[in-house]
Order: sequence, then C-alpha cells, then structure tokens
Amino acid sequence: MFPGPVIMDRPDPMPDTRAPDTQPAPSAPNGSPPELAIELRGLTKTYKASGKAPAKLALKGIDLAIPRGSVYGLLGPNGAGKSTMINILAGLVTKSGGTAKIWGIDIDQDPRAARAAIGVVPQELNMDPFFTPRELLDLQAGLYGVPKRERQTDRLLEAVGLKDKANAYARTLSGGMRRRLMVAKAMVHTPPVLVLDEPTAGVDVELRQSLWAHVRELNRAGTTVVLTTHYLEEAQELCDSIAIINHGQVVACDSTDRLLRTLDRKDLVAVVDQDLTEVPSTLAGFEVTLKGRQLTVQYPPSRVKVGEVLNAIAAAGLTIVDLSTKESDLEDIFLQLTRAPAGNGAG
Ligand SMILES: Nc1ncnc2c1ncn2[C@@H]1O[C@H](COP(=O)(O)OP(=O)(O)OP(=O)(O)O)[C@@H](O)[C@H]1O
Repeated sequence: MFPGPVIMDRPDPMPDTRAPDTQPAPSAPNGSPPELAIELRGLTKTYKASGKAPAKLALKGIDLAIPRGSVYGLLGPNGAGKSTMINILAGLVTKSGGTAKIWGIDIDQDPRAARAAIGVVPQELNMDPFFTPRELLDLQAGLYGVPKRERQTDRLLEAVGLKDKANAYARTLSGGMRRRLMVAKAMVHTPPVLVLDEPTAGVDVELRQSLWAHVRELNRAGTTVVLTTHYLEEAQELCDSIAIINHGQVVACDSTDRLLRTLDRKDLVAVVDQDLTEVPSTLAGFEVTLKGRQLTVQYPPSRVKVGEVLNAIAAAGLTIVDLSTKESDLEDIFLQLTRAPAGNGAG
C-alpha cells in the first residue's frame, strides 16, 4: 500500500513508493537543526510526451531556500509548477535535474529519510469515509512505521480540535474538520516540515480563520510550514516569506514585507466638488484615472509626498470633498509579475 499522501491526478511514471524511515529527523553535524528546512538548487522537471501531448518543461531551474521555522508561501497562477515542486519533495514525482534537500537531507542520497522529514497535506480530501479519525491516524502511523507506544493520536486530534470527533465516522465530519484531520494525518510521524497544498481552497471565511490559527500554532510549536495558495490575502496574512512562481521559474522571492514595499506605489482617491471632463494639467506628472468627480492618482510614496498630490489638485482650483489612499497589496505585485508571457522553453 502507498505510504504517503497521493496527490497526483496524472501520475508520474516512477514515483518512489517505498515507506519512509521514521527515525527522528537528523540535525547538522554540530547537533543543531539545519538552517534551511528546504533547499532547492536548479530543480528541473520535464514531463515526457505521451500520446498527442508534447513533453512539458514544468520546472525550469528552481532555486529556493526556505528557512527553518518560517511560514513560507508558494504563489503562482494555475500551471505554474507548484504542485510539481511539492510532489518532487513528497517523493511522488521524479525530478529531471537539480538537487533538493529536505531538512538538510538530499532526496537522491537518502530518499526515505527525506520523506520522513516532510508531511504533505494534499488538496483533495481523500479519506476513507468509514474510518474514524482515530483509526485513520493510527492507520497512517502504521504506514509510516511509527511504533504504537510512540504514537500521538490523541494529542494530534486535540491539536486540530477533533478530540470530540475521535470516534465519529469520517463521512460525518464537515469539510473543515476533514481538512484539519488531513493536517493531523500529515503530522503522525512528527515531520519538522509541513507542506499544505491549497489549505483553504473552497473553505468559507470563518473556517479559513480557524485553519490559519492552527497553522500559526503549529508554526509556533516549531514546525516549518510551506503552503501554496491562490488567495493572496491568505499569503499576505500568514506567510513571513513568499516565492512567486510563474511558468516554472521563481520570479520573486523575499520577505512578505519587503515584497510589498517593492512596488512603491500608492493610490490616492479624491472626490472633488466639480464634474471633470479631463485630467487637470496640474496633475500631468502623475498617472491619473478620472471617473466623474473621482480622481485616482498613482504615486511612488518613496519619492513623492502625499502633500504634493494634494497641492496639485488644489492648484487646479478643485476642492476635495472625500479622500482615501490605498497601499499596493500582494495582488498588485502578483499581477505585475505573472502577466508576463512564458519565455523560451515553456512547453
Ligand atoms: N503528469 C503530468 N504530465 C504532463 N504534464 C503535467 C503533469 N503534471 C503537471 N503537468 C503540467 O506541468 C505544468 C505545471 O503543473 P503543476 O500542476 O505543477 O502547476 P501548479 O502550479 O500546481 O498549478 P495549480 O495551481 O493549477 O495546481 C502544467 O503545465 C501542467 O499541465
């Protein structure tokens, strides 16, 4: 039976299906844990042509260093290569080139130990509906070879808020409970690195908040969390660093704060006391959109003070009746970086 989570819907020809080791994750030679939870160097993946489908270069040389202890976001449009990366780390897809280390362990040199250092929560909630959460966790622990006396089933159920549901059939659990159960399932072998693939896809706002709280708690307890998400707000809220992937390449990678500062763009929205047919000439130095009495002025806050914008509006003889400003957010950055068409080699 397959020991780990099955995420692929189109399986790679040669996934590594051996059960992982369950020895504690190793530490660096000096006894301290590794600085990097995940380290990828020049990682490439080409899916072979099959039938009429041509070969696909899905990863074009990914370099990524995910620090131990972080909550790290992987963002990218559909098809960017996020799942391919995760599946390589989970041992479900074989890479074509480059190196990958999980918790300092090279996945080529010691694939089983590398797999033991990572837990992956897949996007799909694939679980047997006739098992209870307790049985499912026990089964998973068995698959990972965790000895009975070392199992932490109750503690894990408590950690994900499912203690009362320990003996309920999985089919009676709500979507959110199932997702939390999947998190517990990925943690049975106490991996130091947890990867969540779209943890809140299709989840309502309230539940999303509670899942975020769980993720923060796991992280506070020392787990490095890597998550993929389509919700930019989720990444902005939860992740301390973010890598944006597009067409199989990392196009940006920095702390969330620094990334947000890179756009150096703010919008000032002013509603004035007169209908305008054209942008006043006093605002010629700015990028302005005009809608009736509303002027939206874009300016770089590092070089232009908001007073200069206001003075330019006043100089046109206009009185401002309402005013607001908007900082650029991750969505602006994401759109700017991922609008670019695929470069050479995109299959
Ligand atoms: N088994 C496969 N065989 C052939 N091509 C594949 C296979 N799996 C993925 N691809 C292709 O590789 C590219 C990267 O896909 P991947 O699933 O890694 O992207 P993703 O960023 O996870 O997208 P999503 O956000 O939609 O899950 C896509 O063009 C996809 O069609």
